Amino acid sequence: MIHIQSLKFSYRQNRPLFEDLNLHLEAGHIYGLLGKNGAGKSTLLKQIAGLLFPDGGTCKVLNYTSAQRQPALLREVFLVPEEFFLPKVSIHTYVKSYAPFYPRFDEQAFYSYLKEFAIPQDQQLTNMSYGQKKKVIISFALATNTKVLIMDEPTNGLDIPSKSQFRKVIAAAVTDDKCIVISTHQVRDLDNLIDSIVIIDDHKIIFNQSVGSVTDKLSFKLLTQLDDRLPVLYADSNLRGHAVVMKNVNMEQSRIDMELLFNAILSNRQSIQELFN
Ligand SMILES: Nc1ncnc2c1ncn2[C@@H]1O[C@H](COP(=O)(O)OP(=O)(O)OP(=O)(O)O)[C@@H](O)[C@H]1O
Repeated sequence: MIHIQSLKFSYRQNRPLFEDLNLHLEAGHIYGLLGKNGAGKSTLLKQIAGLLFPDGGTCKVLNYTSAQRQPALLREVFLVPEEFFLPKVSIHTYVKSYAPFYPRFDEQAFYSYLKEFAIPQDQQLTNMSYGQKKKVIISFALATNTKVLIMDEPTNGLDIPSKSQFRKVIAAAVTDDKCIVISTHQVRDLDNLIDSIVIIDDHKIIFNQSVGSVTDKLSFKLLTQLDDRLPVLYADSNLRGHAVVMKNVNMEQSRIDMELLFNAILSNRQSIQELFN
């Protein structure tokens, strides 16, 4: 659904952000895009949405070159940006103005998402709090029914109950013909939601695996003592003990800890990548 090949991009001369970046994302999945500050997550999402153009290589979405911004593609892609502007209009006027760009927009679903998020429907958008505005955009994004839905830090600014509502509505929205990509630093907000993990670092994608394949190859444990005989790839030690990522030699089932996985890959990239090759 999204095929990025040998992507090169820089904002400034001689300061490449992406070099030979490759990424293939399929329909029917919810991808979590993780990376350090400044790794290029927002930039990559904007390349997919056709808001930034490659310096080299290709970025194809639904077989369209995203930089060409063809209407047939733009009506199938929705990006919820990290920072956004909403006009000084009512929710109703906003929907009447922007929904026509999306042929499968479901107005009934939009108002039911707002209800789920407890958003008052008769306010001017500019009079809402940041979190309320974010919920309006997320509701709108889901109601567009685009095949590609991209969200940049969607849970920033959401209160605690809204985060679980967010997980609920996104999980219900994914269908076999949709691809959802969510970037975040709040990995716990994506717990039980994403089914694949993509990590960007050092100008390229260094990891792209399903949660199932991660838990097949790796096990996540809390140990009271570290033991040299164990196939530990990364350990995070604190007062409670040692949270470790190990080779899953005994085919044990464990629950993925995305924060631990992320730190493990950044600090022991080669050994972990070899396990998945
Ligand atoms: N419009 C711009 N002009 C110049 N440089 C930019 C611009 N936007 C981003 N950058 C730079 O590109 C790099 C990647 O930025 P980007 O926002 O894509 O990273 P990110 O992974 O989303 O970061 P964060 O996790 O902090 O949101 C950063 O070094 C940033 O300073």
